[in-house]
Amino acid sequence: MLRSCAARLRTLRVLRRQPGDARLPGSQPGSGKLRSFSFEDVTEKDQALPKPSWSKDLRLLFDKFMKKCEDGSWKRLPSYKTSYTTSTIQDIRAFFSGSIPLKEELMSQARLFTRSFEDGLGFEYVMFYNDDEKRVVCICQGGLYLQGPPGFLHGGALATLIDITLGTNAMVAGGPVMTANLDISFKRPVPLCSVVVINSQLDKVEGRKFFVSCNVRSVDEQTLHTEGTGLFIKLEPGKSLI
Ligand SMILES: CCCCCCCC(=O)SCCNC(=O)CCNC(=O)[C@H](O)C(C)(C)COP(=O)(O)OP(=O)(O)OC[C@H]1O[C@@H](n2cnc3c(N)ncnc32)[C@H](O)[C@@H]1OP(=O)(O)O
Repeated sequence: MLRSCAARLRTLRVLRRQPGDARLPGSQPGSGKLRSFSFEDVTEKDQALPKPSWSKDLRLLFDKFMKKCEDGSWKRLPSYKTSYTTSTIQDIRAFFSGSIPLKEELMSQARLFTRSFEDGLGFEYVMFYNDDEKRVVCICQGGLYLQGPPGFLHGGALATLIDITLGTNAMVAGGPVMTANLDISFKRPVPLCSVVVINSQLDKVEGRKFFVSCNVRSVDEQTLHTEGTGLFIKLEPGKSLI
């Protein structure tokens, strides 16, 4: 969870960078409550860019959304496997009020699980964000190691993709959040290695509660695979999680 949080926070910082700002994520000076996180030394490869393991459908969709990014209405969200220095982990520890259950030596080995597979075998995905419409779209391809029923994507793998998409939507709107509730209706199974589009929408914000919904459709939009809603709670700095 921690690495997921940190990765998303880095994504968030990229979103807040101004056009032309060439600094690395997290290195910008200025105000903002996420300033305490330091990612200056992160030099990881952005995983949300085309790879040889991507199918033609994923590549075409990526190009389509990159085109939408040209006028600034949509933004591509970078994504990393994450590796942290001790100082970065200490930053995170401070934010989470000492409630991280892992020792530092184990923390340094932990990885964001959606980015832990070999290219093409697990989760391949890219998210795009539209601030005006409060939408996050995730284009994704579930690889061979994500099988549930023979030839189909595991429901838990799809739930994971939904969780990170809805969570990202809540987070770009409100800052660090955690999933409190997910409600998913599986309507049609997703063929393994096929590409689907998760279209999410921030529906409502009530105090620290962010309500987000989504549907999951095939590339040609003809098949509605899944519908889901999620409740994400914005974390209170200093409030212990455990
Ligand atoms: C930083 C980026 C992360 C992005 C997404 C991460 C994806 C993940 O995998 S997260 C991991 C899975 N999720 C978890 O492990 C979360 C476990 N739960 C928790 O830690 C806590 O319950 C947490 C953080 C969600 C909320 O705790 P806390 O900040 O103390 O909130 P709390 O004061 O209890 O509740 C705040 C409000 O939310 C409501 N609420 C909290 N949980 C729920 C719930 N499950 N269902 C409905 N409402 C809820 C409360 O009723 C309260 O409402 P109101 O303000 O109207 O009275």
